[in-house]
Amino acid sequence: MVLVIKFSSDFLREKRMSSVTMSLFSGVEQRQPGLYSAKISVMTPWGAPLVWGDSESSVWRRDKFAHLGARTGLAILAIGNYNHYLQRLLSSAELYFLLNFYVTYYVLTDKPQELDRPLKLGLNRELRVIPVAEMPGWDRLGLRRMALLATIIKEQINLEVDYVYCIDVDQEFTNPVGTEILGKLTATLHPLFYGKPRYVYPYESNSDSQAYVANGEGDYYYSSEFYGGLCSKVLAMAQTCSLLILQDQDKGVRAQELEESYLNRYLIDHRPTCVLSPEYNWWESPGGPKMPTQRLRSVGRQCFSTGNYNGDTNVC
Ligand SMILES: CC(=O)N[C@H]1[C@@H](OP(=O)(O)OP(=O)(O)OC[C@H]2O[C@@H](n3ccc(=O)[nH]c3=O)[C@H](O)[C@@H]2O)O[C@H](CO)[C@H](O)[C@@H]1O
Ligand SMILES: [Mn+2]
Repeated sequence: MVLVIKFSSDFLREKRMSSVTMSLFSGVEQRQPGLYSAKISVMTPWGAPLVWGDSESSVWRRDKFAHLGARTGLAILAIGNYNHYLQRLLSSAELYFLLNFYVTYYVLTDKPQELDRPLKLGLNRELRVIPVAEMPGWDRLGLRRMALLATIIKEQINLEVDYVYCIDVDQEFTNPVGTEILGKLTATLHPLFYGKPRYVYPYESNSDSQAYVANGEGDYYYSSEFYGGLCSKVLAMAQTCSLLILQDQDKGVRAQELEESYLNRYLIDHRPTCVLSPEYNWWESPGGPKMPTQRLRSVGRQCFSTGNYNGDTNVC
């Protein structure tokens, strides 16, 4: 079902956004989640919220956003046989993602005719299928997604919603994800490097690459599976990262972790205003942390880490 939503005027939108983006967090707060005895930080060193969905500050942030009616887009790339992941992601989002808010799913796919029959979506939720001419392969698309994202935000998403989040299609929501994730620029901590010393982060080490990170730079290592924010901020990030990727390609250089390397470089230069804990990007793996609540599970990385993946995504 496709719903058509009437949006408020630009004036109201501007007005609303200025209140949405005010600082919603004050004071350093620590909490003690049920499973842990150690205290967990809920603020980054630069004062941005570090989000645990059940923390008091998240409850407070959700209350603050409750009446603002933010509209959010979820940008999903589903090329080649990765389109088989789509239904699982969308049905889990209908159960858990920003319930009672306006949500538009933007599915960029090379095979619009071959997608599963559209789900019956909840009230105020829409699906837009956008045909794109792209070749499959995570290594190839890891260098293309930022450019595709920039184009679609500029041409369409920016006109229709306030916030946009880019999500890997090989994931599923497993618990509620609400407006606590909203921020001007939101990034998610990579679970395998959470709580680890900086020197183990896989920042780009080739100084010829535009993604290069020198010793001593960087706060956290972020995941490329879920990030977002205000359309204007995500557009600026996607444009910058796609330019850095093109500059590297021109020199025949390729950062080791593809999109994730450029994302991390950008987020060192432009610190996120909202940092999601690994509750929002997790999978079970020998080296992974135990999360008190898991909200967004990476089916693909899970499959890879358990050794089931041998190049065939259909097994995941
Ligand atoms: C399956 C796989 O090897 N994953 C590797 C990839 O995980 P990633 O999670 O970074 O890659 P991924 O395979 O999930 O691809 C990223 C996203 O691109 C889209 N997409 C990708 C390929 C494709 O043919 N069609 C398509 O639509 C899709 O939305 C997917 O979720 O990189 C990581 C390092 O950064 C690790 O090395 C992971 O093991
Ligand atoms: Mn993935």
